[in-house]
Amino acid sequence: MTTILDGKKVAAAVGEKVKTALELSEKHGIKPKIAFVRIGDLSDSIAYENSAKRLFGKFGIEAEQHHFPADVSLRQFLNRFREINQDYSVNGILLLQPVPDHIDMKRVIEIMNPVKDIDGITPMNMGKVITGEKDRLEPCTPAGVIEMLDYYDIPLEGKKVTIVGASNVVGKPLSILMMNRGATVTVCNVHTPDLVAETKNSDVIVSAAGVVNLIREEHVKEGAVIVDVGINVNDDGKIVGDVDFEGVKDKCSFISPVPGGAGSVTSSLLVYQLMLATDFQKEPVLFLES
Ligand SMILES: NC(=O)C1=CN([C@@H]2O[C@H](COP(=O)(O)OP(=O)(O)OC[C@H]3O[C@@H](n4cnc5c(N)ncnc54)[C@H](OP(=O)(O)O)[C@@H]3O)[C@@H](O)[C@H]2O)C=CC1
Ligand SMILES: Nc1nc(=O)c2c([nH]1)NC[C@@H]1CN(c3ccc(C(=O)N[C@@H](CCC(=O)O)C(=O)O)cc3)C=[N+]21
Repeated sequence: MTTILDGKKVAAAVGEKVKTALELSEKHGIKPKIAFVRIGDLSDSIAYENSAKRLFGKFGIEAEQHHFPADVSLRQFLNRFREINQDYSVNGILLLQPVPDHIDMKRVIEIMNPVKDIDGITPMNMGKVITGEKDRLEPCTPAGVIEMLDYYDIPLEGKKVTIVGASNVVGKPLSILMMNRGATVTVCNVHTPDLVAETKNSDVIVSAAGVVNLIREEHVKEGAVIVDVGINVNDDGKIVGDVDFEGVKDKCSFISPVPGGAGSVTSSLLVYQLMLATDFQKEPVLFLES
């Protein structure tokens, strides 16, 4: 029997935590606010911004949107980004990635206040992910994968995990989060000579490569857990993941679909991380339980 990992259910559970946090913050007269910052018009970024904005709206949380043309000068952008950072009313910032090549992320990250960094991209938060410190903001997509595995009581300790994809946004931070849970982790990239050899003996496979049909029946061990993070558009114009869902689903014990899987959890965690960020900023008024 294969269990489908239902991202909507996991997102709803995160939503309950958000509601509790919102009630507590309201008691203290605190109204959190997020700022979306987007340069250019990449369809991936627009899709994420729109779905996340809708979700913030559902919780009655205020959202500001700052859009810049793809050819905005670095200096102009940094000046405005600095102002958004310093705006006392903004508790969390989501910078949609990737940014155009001429926007030097190093300079942007230098400006970003780590306690407003609700997608965990600053060195301070990344460092805390590595050392396992609790007072941190995590990248939402990898955190969502962990949230999903926890929701379904899927253990990581002692498991062999293969992550396909090694980006700063998904693969790399996820590998650390999983190592911190006692997993033995392999991270693959385009140079991996034999992907099947890596995935075939894995208890858990996470694919975050952005390649349609990358993970097929021959990649999967009987009874494996598969989390598909990929969001791609196939030849028929449909949204699909990296995994040949129909081809592998009977072989694994748990599998997340696309849509309705990992992607749904990402935006709900973004809202939760805004609550955490707001809480960190309002110390000593700690309104979230630890
Ligand atoms: N569910 C969600 O909430 C989110 C989903 N996504 C989706 O996840 C996917 C990955 O996103 P992102 O990490 O930003 O993408 P990137 O393009 O930044 O990274 C892709 C990674 O996959 C590796 N890769 C690509 N092709 C192969 C291959 N054939 N075999 C092995 N490794 C491969 C690349 O290797 P190399 O390093 O060598 O180039 C790279 O490390 C995309 O589909 C994206 O849309 C992204 C963010 C959030
Ligand atoms: N700093 C940054 N962090 C990101 O995490 C990030 C980013 N930039 N840039 C763009 C990519 C792409 N991405 C998506 C996530 C969810 C949906 C999505 O459609 N989510 C649906 C559900 C989809 C599903 O059901 O699988 C929802 O939230 O309702 C789309 C795209 C995040 N990204």
